Amino acid sequence: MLALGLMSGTSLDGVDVALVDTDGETVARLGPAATIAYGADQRLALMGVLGGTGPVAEVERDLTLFHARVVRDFLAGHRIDPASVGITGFHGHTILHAPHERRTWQIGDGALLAAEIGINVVNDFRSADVAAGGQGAPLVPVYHRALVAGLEGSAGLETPLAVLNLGGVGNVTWISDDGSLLAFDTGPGNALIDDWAQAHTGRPLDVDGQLAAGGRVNRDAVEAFLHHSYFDRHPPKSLDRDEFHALAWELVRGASAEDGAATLTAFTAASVALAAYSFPRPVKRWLVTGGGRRNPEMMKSLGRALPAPVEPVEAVGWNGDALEAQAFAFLAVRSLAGKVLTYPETTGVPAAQTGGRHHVP
Ligand SMILES: Nc1ncnc2c1ncn2[C@@H]1O[C@H](COP(=O)(O)OP(=O)(O)OP(=O)(O)O)[C@@H](O)[C@H]1O
Ligand SMILES: CC(=O)N[C@H]1[C@@H]2OC[C@@H](O2)[C@@H](O)[C@@H]1O[C@H](C)C(=O)O
Repeated sequence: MLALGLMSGTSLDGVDVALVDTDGETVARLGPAATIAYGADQRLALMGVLGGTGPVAEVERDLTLFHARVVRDFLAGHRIDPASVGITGFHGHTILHAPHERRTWQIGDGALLAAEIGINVVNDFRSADVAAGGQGAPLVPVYHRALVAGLEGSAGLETPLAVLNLGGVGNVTWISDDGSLLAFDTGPGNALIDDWAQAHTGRPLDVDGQLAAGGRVNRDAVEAFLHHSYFDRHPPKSLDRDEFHALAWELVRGASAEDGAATLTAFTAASVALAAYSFPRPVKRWLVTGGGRRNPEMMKSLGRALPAPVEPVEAVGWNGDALEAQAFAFLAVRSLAGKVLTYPETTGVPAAQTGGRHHVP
């Protein structure tokens, strides 16, 4: 089935869209993909409802209509007939994630999107898992496993390996030889660096790690950062975007823009290194996806912190900008078929669980 995936990630940079041909088990073919950036106003509007307060309904409607425009433009641009697309996986935008209170909230109106684009939609991928006692995240591991097993007709990759996603938050999937998984959020991804860069340079990211490259890492601050209680918890575990902000700002207070960026980058790498201690067996390689792989200082910092080779996912032919959108296309097909989305080893849910809500136009 041809499936479209849509992801609005925690870094608030825009909407990722991707087309995948899949039966929900293996990937037959990967189609085109794109990222449509949010304007500054959209970003501010989304930030204004993080936590689940403010004009949520209005922002949800705007977000949904924006996704509808993204889909229409994407399909038209690639001359794809909407009638040939079987399903759209619509993640929406996480505005609140508190699984310990059995709450997770992704805004995005599935019925409205289906009506606007004339294609069946699956959304609300996380609620069923959280209601059943899981973390509701990460969800992408089953897709990572399908990719590691290989595109249809190609050989798989040598395991165990780790796929590390560095978006707003960091999350890792450990995949063993027999396809078993362990997945969890590692700690911060780029969100701390983004917010620091915004405050110090007026740009919402440390472009190519330029700030961090000119700074010095405060090792005592890194040590102190790792005392956050999140790192004592055993996986599976998951994070809200701003979990580390209070502690991180305390630790870099007074630092220069450069030293702060270098130290925040080191926080991310050090928390990934700590994550590796939870793996059942050491990995042969690390494949890095998400925007963090574009930051050379981050990749260097990871290379120093980890004992196995660290490479962007492009090293094995994947597209690190499209991977999450592809995953929600894959998950939508799985949801339609009532297949498992989450396991005790990926979200801590007591038993393997399907999920998603279906909408017809
Ligand atoms: N050239 C670059 N230099 C430095 N950082 C970059 C660069 N390109 C992207 N990034 C970082 O990547 C982030 C976007 O990553 P990505 O699109 O993977 O996040 P996301 O999908 O929104 O988040 P999540 O996976 O947490 O939901 C940006 O906010 C920025 O921090
Ligand atoms: C609640 C939520 O939206 N979590 C996101 C976030 O961004 C990265 C990390 O934290 C991951 O747990 C998850 O996204 C990916 C797509 C996932 O579920 O696999």
